[in-house]
Amino acid sequence: MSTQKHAFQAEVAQLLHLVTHSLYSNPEIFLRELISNASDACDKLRYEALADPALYGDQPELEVRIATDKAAKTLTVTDTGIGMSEAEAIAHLGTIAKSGTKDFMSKLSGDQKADSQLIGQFGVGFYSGFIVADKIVVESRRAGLPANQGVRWTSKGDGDFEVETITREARGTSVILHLREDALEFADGWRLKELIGKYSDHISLPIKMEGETWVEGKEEGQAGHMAKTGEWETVNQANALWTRPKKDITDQQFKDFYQQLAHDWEPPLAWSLNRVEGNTEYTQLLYLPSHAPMDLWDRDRKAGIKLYVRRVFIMDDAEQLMPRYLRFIKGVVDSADLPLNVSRELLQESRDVRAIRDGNTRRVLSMLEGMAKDEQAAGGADAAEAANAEGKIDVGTGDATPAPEPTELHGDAVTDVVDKSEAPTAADTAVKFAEDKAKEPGKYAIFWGAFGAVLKEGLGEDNAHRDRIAKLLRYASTTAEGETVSFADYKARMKEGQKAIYYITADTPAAARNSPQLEVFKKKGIEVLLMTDRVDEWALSYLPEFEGTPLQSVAKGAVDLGDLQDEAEKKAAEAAAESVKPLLDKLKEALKGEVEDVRVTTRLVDSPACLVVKDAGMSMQLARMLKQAGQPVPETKPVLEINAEHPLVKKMETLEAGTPRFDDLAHVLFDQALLAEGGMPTDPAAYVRRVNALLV
Ligand SMILES: Nc1ncnc2c1ncn2[C@@H]1O[C@H](COP(=O)(O)OP(=O)(O)OP(=O)(O)O)[C@@H](O)[C@H]1O
Repeated sequence: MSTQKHAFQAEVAQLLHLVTHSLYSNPEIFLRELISNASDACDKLRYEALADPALYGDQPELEVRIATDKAAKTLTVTDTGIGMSEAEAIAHLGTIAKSGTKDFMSKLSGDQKADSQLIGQFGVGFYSGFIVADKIVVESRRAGLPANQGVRWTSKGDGDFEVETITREARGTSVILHLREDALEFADGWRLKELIGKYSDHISLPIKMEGETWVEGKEEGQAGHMAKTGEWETVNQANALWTRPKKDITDQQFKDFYQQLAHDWEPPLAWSLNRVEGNTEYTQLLYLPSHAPMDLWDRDRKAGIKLYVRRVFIMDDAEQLMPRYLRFIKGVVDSADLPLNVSRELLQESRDVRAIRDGNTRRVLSMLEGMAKDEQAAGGADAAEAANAEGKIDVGTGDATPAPEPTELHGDAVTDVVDKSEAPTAADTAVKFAEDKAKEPGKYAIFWGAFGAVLKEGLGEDNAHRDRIAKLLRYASTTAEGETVSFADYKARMKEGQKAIYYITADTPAAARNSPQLEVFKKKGIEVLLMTDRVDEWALSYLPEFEGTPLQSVAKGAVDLGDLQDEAEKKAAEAAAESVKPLLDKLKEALKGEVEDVRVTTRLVDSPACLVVKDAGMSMQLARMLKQAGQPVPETKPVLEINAEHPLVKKMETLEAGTPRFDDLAHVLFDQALLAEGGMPTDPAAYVRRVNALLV
């Protein structure tokens, strides 16, 4: 029998090194990972066997067995799942298929604590076995292959692994860990049972261990010891978490399930478990993570929803079940109506799937509304929306501190929730939080910091829920630190006579705050929302108004402060505009080809000029961004607005058009306005030359 040696893919070798060096402070997670793989393997078999029942052969049982041998210092996790062929073992246990591995590696800082969290997020899976083992042997046979086509995979976790063909009667996989000297605790049955209870109670498969009893020492002086009874006992609850009555699930169990589902070391921020009845019946268990994953911005990132049909796992990443702008949500949907052989194509067309997706969307928005309302209440402000008790939602909350002893989650007031409404109504805006933990301030802020920019995409993607999404948005503003201002807050403190919600988009918070376009707003004490996410401008193009008040970019179109200006100011502005008219013509001539128009403005106080775009135009910031991304951008020219009161403008009025000095000043004025707005002069060298000519 020949043994072949294979080298690990470079990333695996690197990951292995990291795993063993960063995760040893939390070695026990390996068991969770191996059981999770075993459970996935059984799920896969169950799914494939829907089409080909013969795959079960003479072993219909799907289960996981955990055995230890203290003398041999081994721990073996065996499943009766799909198994692996030789080629699969080489591919799956020698390479990392996930995209983004390199990216992940580059994010590691060398700081052990931070790195171990990152690794946890990434999901080390199988390789975590090497935290406790100095050698791992995997024996496997794929369902449907004959016994003599089994495979043995062996590695010491250094640069390579060996593979040989074996005969294996049983379908499925055994992972045999040769425990390190410092990890022998994992050969202890009681310790393992404790860990299974902690991490894998909710796994829907039976996890079995050999029974043990105390045996008296046979010889004198020999203490009693544990001996195997030879019978296999199920040591976990072995029913899927979401199928249990909610009152029987502890906070801790909800969190543990999340951590396994999401491969996240941090507990979730909130969750919601509901059984939905009506035309479409399903159970949804949705989690809001407390931090953003690394690949949140990856366009190909999969949705985090696992689809089950009547407890049978169907597929991961069922993107049809959650809109893209809620892609950060993790969870499980278990449908009672979909056919077991549902394909991705079928999902796209299914009416039931659309109903589930809508139900999920509304549930998530309700969770967020509940958190936002709670935050507001904690801050002393009026609660945003009156809660409506119909169609209650339970939202449990996680916290970053070590979890307290498991407690009854929702008391006896709430049994399983039944949402009979399918229409998006306000009925489900009522959120009942789990005990007082949810009253901690800061949860919505944590959510917003991690996922706010993604939620904003919903303005463009989800017509039906646009108004609800708009209420959840938060921005920095000229009068508040941090991203805490909602449109409703803004409206509540609008000035008398103010007719619009003003905002500015810029590349950075500093550029937004210091933009010349804000000068008159600052002078008059008018609040302006500062928007610095890439998605802001695109998203806001779908939100022309908020509850009847138009949204107005301060960098688009002419400012019309309307009633915010008094008569004297209006008169002065008109007079200035009149007197500066000849200069406008001279500037238009000098900057022909660069500007669309030159006009006088009242928006400036300290700066001589600024650039704006026409009302319906794309902002210069967005145009720059699209250009950088290699997308075609229509050539639009900005409007140069000048401040008639500024000394530089007054000086230019006295210069003759067409002279080199006037020409230099005109271009410098334009280029400086461009710089202030975050752009770059098209000809930086010419700009420098002109400034120097003016300086001497
Ligand atoms: N018990 C098993 N039975 C069958 N295949 C397995 C088993 N354990 C691992 N594998 C295969 O090896 C692959 C790699 O496993 P690993 O745990 O490293 O990552 P993963 O399970 O794909 O990802 P993650 O752990 O992040 O969910 C799996 O995708 C699967 O194909």
